[in-house]
Amino acid sequence: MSQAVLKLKKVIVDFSGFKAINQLDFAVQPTSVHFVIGPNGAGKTTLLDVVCGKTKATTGEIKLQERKELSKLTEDQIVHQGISRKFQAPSIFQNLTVIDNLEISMKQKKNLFSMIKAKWTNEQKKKINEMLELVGLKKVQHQQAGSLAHGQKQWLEIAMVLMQEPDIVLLDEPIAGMSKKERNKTGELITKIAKDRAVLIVEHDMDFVKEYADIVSVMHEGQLLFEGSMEEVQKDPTVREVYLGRKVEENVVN
Ligand SMILES: Nc1ncnc2c1ncn2[C@@H]1O[C@H](COP(=O)(O)OP(=O)(O)OP(=O)(O)O)[C@@H](O)[C@H]1O
Repeated sequence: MSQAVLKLKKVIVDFSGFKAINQLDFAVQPTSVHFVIGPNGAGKTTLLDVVCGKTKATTGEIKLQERKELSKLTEDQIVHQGISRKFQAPSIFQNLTVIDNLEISMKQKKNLFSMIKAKWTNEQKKKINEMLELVGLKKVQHQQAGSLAHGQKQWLEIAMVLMQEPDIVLLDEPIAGMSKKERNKTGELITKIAKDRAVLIVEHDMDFVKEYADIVSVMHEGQLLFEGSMEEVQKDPTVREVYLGRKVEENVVN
């Protein structure tokens, strides 16, 4: 296996005595579609929070490509190190066009005003164009972001995250509220994105996980219960035990 792009060592996140993440060792391989699943309250969101710096680790080590200890950095500094997160709720600029949204997400640009006023080099224009093609929003590039369909808003936001040129993209339930067609498109997009970088995804929809996962980590009580292919996950007796009787994700054992 190649060297991990992200490594957590003995990470604890303690909320006033309750360990949402408990001595977690966890690694993400480059160019992989890596899903994190687990019952409600398992610590999945807290894992993403601690990786992107939204929540600070109480103890432990978080390293990007063996070089940088991330646990002491701010959220902005972590983005600059190469980890970008798309939250479940869209945070696009509704009143700006699709292309304006991408322009202001371009790496290294500072404030909103200078970004809108900026003259883009041919290389930057090419990058924006490629991004529009990748996420399938070329035809609506001049449309106001607020007028897009739900799926298109999510893809725009994924594109905005990619404009930061991250080594790892963190996605929080990316297909929530999507139609079947939009879900398929999102799955294909994730597969394409993972050709150049790792994509770490918290997801409850087991059919989606089954279809697109390279690797699946099962979390339980702040720890890693099992890791492997979705097939291995479904066969594992400890995973079956944890999920048994839990309604939301009961299809993991089917
Ligand atoms: N800021 C906080 N303060 C106290 N407890 C918290 C905080 N954030 C999360 N928790 C607790 O930590 C545990 C893990 O929460 P987390 O949101 O990471 O779980 P999850 O696996 O993402 O669950 P779900 O699938 O329901 O979203 C839960 O018991 C939650 O109540």
